Amino acid sequence: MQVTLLPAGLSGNEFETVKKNALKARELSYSPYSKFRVGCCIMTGSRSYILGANVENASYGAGICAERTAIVKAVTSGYMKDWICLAISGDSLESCISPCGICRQAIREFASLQLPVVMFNGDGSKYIVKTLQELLPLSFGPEDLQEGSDSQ
Ligand SMILES: O=c1ccn([C@H]2C[C@H](O)[C@@H](CO)O2)c(=O)[nH]1
Ligand SMILES: [Zn+2]
Repeated sequence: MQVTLLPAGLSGNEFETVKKNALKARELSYSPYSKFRVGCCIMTGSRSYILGANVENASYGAGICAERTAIVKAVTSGYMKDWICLAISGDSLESCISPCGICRQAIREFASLQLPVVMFNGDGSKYIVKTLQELLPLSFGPEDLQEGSDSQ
């Protein structure tokens, strides 16, 4: 059997599953204030697909992004440090959504700098793939708290 690798180093089936779940996850969004739905899907080494969506609050600052919802779900479900890919989708058909700075740092805690982050438009017809390293250069992570560390 021939397995063709698509961007993000995934097989065709995996890429389609990640896309479907990132788009589907938007249905879980609670976003009455911004009316801006975002969905996230983390694919783990054991091929679990962890979904998250943005959850807002009447006290606006208490809202949480889709990415961090998925991250917290993954970590508290025992999936840490074995993420293969993280994908997000908004509703815009024109542009591919990109993770905010706080979420980039939150991903940094649990993922390799080589993690592919796939950013979809609203119907999955467009996407951009960047590594976490590209999205968050010269980053600060857990290793930097170790004395004498010199990793980047
Ligand atoms: O990458 C992003 C960008 C924004 N949002 C959410 C936060 C807020 O609920 C709404 C508008 O910013 O979208 C995400 O979940 N992920
Ligand atoms: Zn965010």
